[in-house]
Amino acid sequence: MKMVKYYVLAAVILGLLTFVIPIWWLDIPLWWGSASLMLVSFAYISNYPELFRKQQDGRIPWFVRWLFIPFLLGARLYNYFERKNDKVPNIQKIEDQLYLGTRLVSADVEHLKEQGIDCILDVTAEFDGLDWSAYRYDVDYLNIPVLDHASPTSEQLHLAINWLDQHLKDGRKALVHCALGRGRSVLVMAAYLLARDDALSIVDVMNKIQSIRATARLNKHQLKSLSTVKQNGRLKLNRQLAIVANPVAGGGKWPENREEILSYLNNHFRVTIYETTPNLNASYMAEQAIAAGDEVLIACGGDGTVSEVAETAIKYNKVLGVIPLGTANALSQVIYGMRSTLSPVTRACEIICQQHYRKVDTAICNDRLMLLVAAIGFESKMIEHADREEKDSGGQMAYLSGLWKAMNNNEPMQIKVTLDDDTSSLTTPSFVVANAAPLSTALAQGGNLPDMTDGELDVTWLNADDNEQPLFTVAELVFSNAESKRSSDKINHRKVKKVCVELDSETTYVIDGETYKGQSVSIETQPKSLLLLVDKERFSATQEIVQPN
Ligand SMILES: Nc1ncnc2c1ncn2[C@@H]1O[C@H](COP(=O)(O)OP(=O)(O)OP(=O)(O)O)[C@@H](O)[C@H]1O
Repeated sequence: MKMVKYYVLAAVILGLLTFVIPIWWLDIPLWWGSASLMLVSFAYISNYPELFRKQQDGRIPWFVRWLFIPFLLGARLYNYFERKNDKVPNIQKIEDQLYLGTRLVSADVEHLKEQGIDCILDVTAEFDGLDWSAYRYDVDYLNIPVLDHASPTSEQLHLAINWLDQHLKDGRKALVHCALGRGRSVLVMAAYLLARDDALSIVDVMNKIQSIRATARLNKHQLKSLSTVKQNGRLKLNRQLAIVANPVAGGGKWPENREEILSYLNNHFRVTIYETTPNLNASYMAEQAIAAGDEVLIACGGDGTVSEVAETAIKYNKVLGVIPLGTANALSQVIYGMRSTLSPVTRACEIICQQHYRKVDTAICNDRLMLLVAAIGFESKMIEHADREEKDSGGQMAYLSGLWKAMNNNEPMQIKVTLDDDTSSLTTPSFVVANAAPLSTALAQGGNLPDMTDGELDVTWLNADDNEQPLFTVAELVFSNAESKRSSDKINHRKVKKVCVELDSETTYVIDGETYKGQSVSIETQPKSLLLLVDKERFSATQEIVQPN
C-alpha cells in the first residue's frame, strides 16, 4: 500500500536526521517522530489496527496518544484541511435511518440530536471516538478499528453489518463514520446495502452512495476486498432466532445456562428471548416470536417445552432447534447422541450454530403432536409418578423410581389394537409407540433404535407374564440385539404407519412425557413434517438454512 512506503520513508529520514543533527533537544522529537511512524508502518504492514488500543467506548489510552503524537498531529492537520475544503456536509443521509459521515466533533452533537441519530458505528482506529460526548449524549456506540485507506476483515464486516441491521430493525437511526466519510465508512455502508439486497452489485451501491456523497470513493484494495467478501458469501445478515425458554424445566437449568447459551448464539444470530410462564405456554411464546419475524425457534427446556415449540414450528414451517434443559431430554439424545450428555448445552449450541436441518417425522396422537413416544402401561405409570417435585429433587432418578414401582405392580391391560389394517386383542403391561426414542427409553426398543426419518412408527409391547420379573424383559430390550429380540417370546415389535388402541375403561396414557386420560389412543405418522436442526455428521440428507433475502 502506498501509504506504508511514505510512512517508512518518513520514519527513516527522521531517524537519519538524528545522526546528522547533533543537538539533543532536537534529536528527541526526531526520534519520537521516527519511532511513531515506524510503529504505524508496522500496523499497516501487519494489518494491526489494534495497535492504537482503542477501547470499547472509543477512547484511546493516554500513553498511546502520547506515543503517537507526531503521527496523530499530522493526521489531524490533514483531516482539518480536507474537511475545510470538502464539498459535502459532514453528515449525510444515505437512506431512511442510515447516515454516512466524518469523524465527529462536539459541534456535530446538535445535528445528531436533530436527526434523531442514536447509533454510531465508528470505523476509525487512530482517533478517539465518542469519549467527549459519551456522557452528554446517550448513544449506542460500536468501534470497529480499521486503518486509514485499509479494509475491515470479513469478521469485522460481519459484525458491522449485523450491528447496523439489528439497530435499524429496532427502528433506530445509525451513522457510520470514519475520518472523512470517504473510504472506510463507505465500504461498510456498501457492504450493508449489499447484504440487505443480494440482487445489487457493488457498482449499484457505489452509484447510490456517490449520488448523495460525491466524495465517497473506495481505493482499489478496498474495492477488491469488498468484492471478495461478497463473492465468498460472507456478507450475510444474521437470522432472527427466538429462544423459547421454560425457566422451571430441569429444576431451573435455564437461568444457570442462559449466559453460556447467549454467548454462543449471539455470534451467529440475532437473538430474542421468550420465557414461558405458568399461564403462557411455549406454543404461545413461539407464536409471538414468529409474529415478531423470528425465523428459527429454539426450545430451551424439557421434552414438554420442545413439543410445544415444535407445534408452532410445524404450523408455520419454521426451523426448530433444541437445547436440552429438562430432566430426561429424550429428543436431544436422539438428535445429538448419547455422547452429548457430557456437555449437552455446549454441544446443542455448536450444532445450532452450524445451521443444518433435516426434515424429520412427527406423529399425531389423539390430535396432539407427538415427537417421541406415546405409551400405556409401565411408561405412563412411570411418568405419573415423576411429578414436578420428584423431578426437581431427584432428577432422572424420579423416572427410574417411577419405572421400578410400575414394574413391581405389574398390572397387564386388555387392549384391542389395530396396526395399520391388522386388528387383534392383546394382554400387555406395556405398549409403546415410538416415532423417535433414545436407548434410555427402554420400553420402546423392541427392534432397532427407532428412526425419526424412516416414515414409520416402531411399536413395542411386552407379553403379560405373571411368573417373570419384568425387569429382565426391560434389560433384554436394552441389551439384546434386534435379532435376539425378534426371537424373544416376551417382546413384540412392528413397524407401521398407523396405530389405534382401544381400552376397556378410561386409562392414563402418555405422549412425550405428558399424561392424558382416554379410552382410545390413535397415532399416525407425519413423515418429514418438522424442520429440525441436527448434527450433520449423524444425520444424512441435511440442508443448510438458506439466506432469507
Ligand atoms: N414459568 C413456568 N412456571 C411453571 N411451570 C411452567 C412454566 N413454564 C412452563 N411450565 C410447565 O413446565 C412443563 C414442561 O416442562 P418440561 O417438560 O419442559 O421440563 P421438565 O419437566 O423438567 O423436563 P422433562 O420433560 O425432560 O422431564 C409444562 O407442564 C409447563 O406447563
